[in-house]
Amino acid sequence: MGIEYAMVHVLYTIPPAVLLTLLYQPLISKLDLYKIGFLVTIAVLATVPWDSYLIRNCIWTYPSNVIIGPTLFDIPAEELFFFVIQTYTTSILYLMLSKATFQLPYLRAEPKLKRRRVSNNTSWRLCRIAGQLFFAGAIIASIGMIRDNGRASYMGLIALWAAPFLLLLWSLAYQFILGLPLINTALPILIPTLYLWHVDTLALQRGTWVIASGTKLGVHLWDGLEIEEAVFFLITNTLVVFGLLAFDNAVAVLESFPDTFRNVPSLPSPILLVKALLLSATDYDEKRLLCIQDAANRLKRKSRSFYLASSTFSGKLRVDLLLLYSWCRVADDMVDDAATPKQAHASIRDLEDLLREEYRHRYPSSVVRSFREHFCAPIPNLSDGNQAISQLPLRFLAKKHFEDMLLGFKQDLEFADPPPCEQSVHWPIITERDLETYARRVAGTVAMLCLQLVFYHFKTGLDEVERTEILSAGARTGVALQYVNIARDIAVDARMNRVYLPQEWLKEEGLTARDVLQDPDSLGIKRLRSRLLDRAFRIYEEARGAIEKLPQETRGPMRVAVESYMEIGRVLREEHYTVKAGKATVPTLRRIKVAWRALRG
Ligand SMILES: CC(C)=CCC/C(C)=C/CC/C(C)=C/CC/C(C)=C/[C@@H]1[C@@H](COP(=O)(O)OP(=O)(O)O)[C@]1(C)CC/C=C(\C)CC/C=C(\C)CCC=C(C)C
Repeated sequence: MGIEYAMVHVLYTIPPAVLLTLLYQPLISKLDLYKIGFLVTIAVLATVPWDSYLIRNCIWTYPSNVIIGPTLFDIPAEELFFFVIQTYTTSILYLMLSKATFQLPYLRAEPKLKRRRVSNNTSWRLCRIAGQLFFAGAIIASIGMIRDNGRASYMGLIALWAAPFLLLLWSLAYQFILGLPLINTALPILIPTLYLWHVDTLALQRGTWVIASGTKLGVHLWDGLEIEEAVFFLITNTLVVFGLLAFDNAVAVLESFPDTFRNVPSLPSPILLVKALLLSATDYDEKRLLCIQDAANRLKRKSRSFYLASSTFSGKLRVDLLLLYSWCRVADDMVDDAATPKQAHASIRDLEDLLREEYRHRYPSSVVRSFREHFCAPIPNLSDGNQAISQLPLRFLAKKHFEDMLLGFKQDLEFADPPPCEQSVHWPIITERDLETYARRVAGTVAMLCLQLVFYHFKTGLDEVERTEILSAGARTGVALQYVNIARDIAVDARMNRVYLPQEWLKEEGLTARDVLQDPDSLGIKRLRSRLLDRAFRIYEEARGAIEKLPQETRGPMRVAVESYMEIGRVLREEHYTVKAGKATVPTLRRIKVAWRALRG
C-alpha cells in the first residue's frame, strides 16, 4: 500500500480542477452541470471495461506500493478517480472557452439531394466523409495491430477502443467540430493534453504506473513520455471535447427549431438529445437559421455591452433576446439613417405595417409556420434584420410595446432639419416629463419586451400583480439606460440636429438648443449631463432590486445587461475616458470585471 498515485491527484489533477471551478463558478448553469455529469458517466462506463482488460492482461500495471488499495474490476480507485477528474477538468475548460461563443449560427442547413451543387455545405459533407473514412481506417488498422500481438498491441488497443466513439461523434457533430472557432474545439483538447503529458512523464519516470515492455512501440515523444501515453491523453481529451460538442450540437438543434421540437425541457433527456442529433441537416429550417445568424452578427458588430451580456444568457431566451435586439437595432437605424425625413416616415410606416401583419397572423398557431416562411422571405424595403420579428414568440409580447417604440422613433423625427431659429424652437423634448416619455417609449418598452421573454421562457410562480410590478421596474430601468445613452451621445446627437436635454433645463443654465448644437462640450452642458446622469442613477437604484424577483437563472445575466450599460454612465462621470467613434466606451477589462461582479450578485 502507498500514496504515490494519490499524490499525483493531490499535486497535479485536483488543483487545476479546483482553480477552474472557482473561475467558472459564477457562469455555471444547471445545463452545464448536467452536461458534465453526462460526460463523466459515459467516460467512466466506457473506460472501465477497457482499462480493466489492460490491467488484467498486464499491458499496464501498478506496483502495489504506490496505490492505497481499493479496486473495481482490478482498477485502482486512484485510476477511477483519474477518469472522473480528467473528464471534469477538460469539460470545465471547454465550457469556459465556449461561453462567449453563440453556437447556434454554426448549424448549417444542407441542400436536399436533388438540389445539391458544389457549395460550402457540399465541401463540408466531403470533410465529414473524409473524417469517417479516417476513423473507419483507424478501426481496421487497430484490429491488425492487436492480431499481431506484438509491440503495437497497446497502440492498437487504444485505437480500437477510441475510434468507434470518435467515428460516431464525428458523424453526428461534424458541423460543430469543423465549424466552431478553434478556441472552442482545439484549445480545450490541447491545453489539458500538454498538461497531462507533463504529469504522465513524471509518473512514468517515478514508476507510479508502468507499461509492459513487449506491447509498446518503444518510441518516446520526449524523454520519459511513451508515444502510447501521449496518444492516449490526446485521444481521451478529444473524446471528451467531441462529446461536449455533440451535446451542444444537440442542444443547438433543440433551441433552434421550436416548431420541430416543442416543449423541450431545460435538461433534455439523452433520447431527446439523440433525436436532435439525428435530425438531418437537410431538414433544418434554413430561414430561421439565417435570421439567427444575421441577428448574432448584428449584435457582435453593433453593441459591445449587449454582446457581452448576451453570452451570459443561455438557451432559447438568448436566441429570442438576440432576435429582439436585431429587430430594434434595424428599426432604429432605418429611422436614424434615412436620407430624408420623408424616407424616415416611410420606414416607420413599413415597420407599422409589418407589425400589424405579424400580429394579425400570429395567433392561430397552426398557421404560424407558413407565415414565418412568408415573412422571412425578403420584404420590399425591409432588410433581413426586420425578419427577426417573424421568429419571435409574438403571442407573449405585447404589441403595444412595439407600437410605443415606433412612437418614440417618430418623436426623433420631430427634431426639425435644418435647425430652427431660436424663437421657433419646437422640438419634442421641452420638459423633463417629455424626456421621460420619450425614454419610456424607446427603452422602457425594450425592457418590458425583454422581461416578457423571461416570463415566457421560465416558470416564475409570480402572480399578475408581481409581474406588473417587475415590468414597471424594468421600464424604469430602461429609462435610466436611455438617460445614460443620451448623456453619452450629446455631441453625436447634436451632429444630427437633435437635442434631448430638456429645454427647461437648458434655460436654467442660460442656454438654448442652438448652443448645444454649436458647442456640445461646453461647461454648462457638462453640468446638465451630470444632472441627467444623477437622474439615471437615482431611477436605477430604485428599480434594480426587482431583478432579484426574476427566475434565478436570469438574475445574473440581467444584472450584467443593465450594469454593463450603466457602467458607461460611471465612465462619463470620470475626468478622462476612452472615446470611440465619438462615443465614450468602457475599456474591455473593466467591462469584464463589471460582468463578473454582476454575475456574482
Ligand atoms: C442581452 C441582450 C442581447 C439584450 C438585448 C436587449 C435589447 C433587445 C436591446 C435593444 C436595443 C435597441 C437597439 C433598441 C432601440 C432603441 C434604443 C436605441 C434604445 C437604447 C439602447 C442603447 O443601445 P445602443 O447604445 O446600441 O444605441 P445607440 O448606439 O445609441 O443607437 C437603449 C439605451 C435601450 C436599452 C434598454 C434595455 C436593453 C432595457 C434594459 C432593461 C432590462 C433588460 C430590464 C431589467 C429588469 C428589471 C426587473 C429591472
